[in-house]
Amino acid sequence: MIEIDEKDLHYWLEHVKIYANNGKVADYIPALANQQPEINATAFYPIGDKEVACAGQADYSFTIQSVSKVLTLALALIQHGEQAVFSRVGKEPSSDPFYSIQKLEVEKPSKPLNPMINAGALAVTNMIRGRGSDEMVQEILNLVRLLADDSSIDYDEEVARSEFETAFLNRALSYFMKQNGIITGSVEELLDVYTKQCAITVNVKQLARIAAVFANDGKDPDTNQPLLPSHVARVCKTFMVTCGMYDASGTFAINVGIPAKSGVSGCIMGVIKESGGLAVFGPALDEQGNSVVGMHLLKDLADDKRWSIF
Ligand SMILES: NC(=O)CC[C@H](N)C(=O)O
Repeated sequence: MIEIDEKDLHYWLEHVKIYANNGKVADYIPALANQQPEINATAFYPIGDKEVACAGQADYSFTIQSVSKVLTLALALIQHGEQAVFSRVGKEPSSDPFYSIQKLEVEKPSKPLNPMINAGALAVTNMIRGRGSDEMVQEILNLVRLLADDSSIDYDEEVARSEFETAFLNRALSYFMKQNGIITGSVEELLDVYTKQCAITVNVKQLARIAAVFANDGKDPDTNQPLLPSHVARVCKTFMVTCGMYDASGTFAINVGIPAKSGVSGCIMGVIKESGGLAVFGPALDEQGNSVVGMHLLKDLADDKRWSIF
């Protein structure tokens, strides 16, 4: 059991916050370009009905962006099972940037390599049940609220709209996949759902609790009630290890050694098996699109706490 307390979080966050100067806030989604690079926060949600520990601006809300890819994957697996999901998306890392279109054309059969890159996540979102985009978004929100144990969680309309209006590459990926039968129905409707799932808003405490559910093999970290089937939690965690930090996943596995998922807003959720969930936020990003403050914090905590699973 790895213990992380508020003193640890304060100490390491203080130590690494200077690295924000080495990164750049994502600006390809116009609404994210306004984020302030000096904001940072972290939280650890322990398993076993104990208090959440936090440091920095822990009540500050941000959009989950690509962290949503893990949650829609969990939902699609619950709704359709592994066989159906993996007939439309692969299980292998890509080593290309998350937005890349390249492999879609060269890989045979032509399906996206994994659910953690944009193409794969779009294919997964396309499978979520619902009679229209509103119902699909509601299904996703219901799962996020359940895992975070907070029914007030919603998406940020401005961020969603801002991405929807500028998501030309995600549209291109979707149309390419529609041509190849991976995606069905309206691409505009798919983009509506996808941009809203990416714009779901949380703070580090809520995100750490979501990560803690995965750390507890799909069970509520406080009550031990099952919230996700354990095999679904296992599949999601495996993808977090192999592809969760995009084309930095190999380096991250060596340096930090836990399942984790990042989003371009600057958030990262990390899963510390049987101990709890860790979330970190700092909007300045490195070249691969991972939070610089987050990467440094996780690396230092990993060394200090010796939590690598390898
Ligand atoms: N890496 C990310 O967080 C990407 C999510 C973002 N909404 C996109 O599709 O570009």
